Amino acid sequence: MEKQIILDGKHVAKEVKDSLKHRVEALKEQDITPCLATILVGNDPSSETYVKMKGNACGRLGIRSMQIHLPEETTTDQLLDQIIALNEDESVHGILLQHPVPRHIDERLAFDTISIEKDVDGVTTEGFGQTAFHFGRFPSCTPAAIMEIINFYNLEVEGKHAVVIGRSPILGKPVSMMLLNRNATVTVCHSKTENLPQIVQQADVIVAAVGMPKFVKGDWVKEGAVILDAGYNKGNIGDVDYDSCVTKASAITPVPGGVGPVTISMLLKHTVLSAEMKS
Ligand SMILES: Nc1nc2c(c(=O)[nH]1)N[C@@H](CN(C=O)c1ccc(C(=O)N[C@@H](CCC(=O)O)C(=O)O)cc1)CN2
Repeated sequence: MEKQIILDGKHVAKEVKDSLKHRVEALKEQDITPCLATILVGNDPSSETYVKMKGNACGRLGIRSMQIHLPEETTTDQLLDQIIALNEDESVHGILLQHPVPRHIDERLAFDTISIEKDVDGVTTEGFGQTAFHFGRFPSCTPAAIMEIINFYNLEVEGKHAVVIGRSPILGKPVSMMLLNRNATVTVCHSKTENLPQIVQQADVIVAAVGMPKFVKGDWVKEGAVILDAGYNKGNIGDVDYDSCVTKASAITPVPGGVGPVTISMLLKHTVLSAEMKS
């Protein structure tokens, strides 16, 4: 195998954030402060951490963050009212509803209530459709992060067999569409897939988005494959068994320090773009 690359998400995220600095300044010269509103429902500790990380990242770049924390017992209607108020608030350029919401809430309806112009997190059905048809402005942030890493490191995807493990609406499905739009041959695997290890063994590019710690094992991986681990399991453990996979891969994202930091930088990038589109 030629030289192996550990794909450094912190470095990619820094490059993205650095490229946004002058754009935020230019907006401020026009008296526009980009603003991201985040909504967190309930008290899931990991979600609290992620929302805090997003708020801090906004602050460091001069983006205003409006953090709304609703109680666990919030109803779907109450959440929709909050989203509608943010849709109507001219000072807000992006709205992020942290996933997952408590089980009694209709999350899909809540996501789809976010106006398309402010869907900087790429969670609406319309946003997904735009991504699938390759003209969306704001693809879902983790898939956007994966593509950013692929672009940054010039990893080849055209004509390659990409195996995506997971089919969630904000990760597996959109990243599959984005890889397809880059002319990869895409196989989407999920919990009912038979012979999963044999399918993964055929992959030139593996995207792990299954939500199970250390799910992908080294003996499933073809020599020289590119591995992008989008897992964010408790204890900062990815979906890939890094130690057994690193010896096989030509390029691999670690967890922490891989896809996660780039995800947040993509959210900032989309928020700045949304503000620019209104200026
Ligand atoms: N509405 C959304 N909800 C969720 C999304 C999303 O994109 N939109 N993604 C995930 C979690 N997530 C952001 O919300 C997220 C998870 C992890 C990281 C990250 O940078 N992790 C670090 C390690 C964490 C740490 O330092 O404490 C890393 O991998 O290096 C960013 C974003 C679920 N919900």
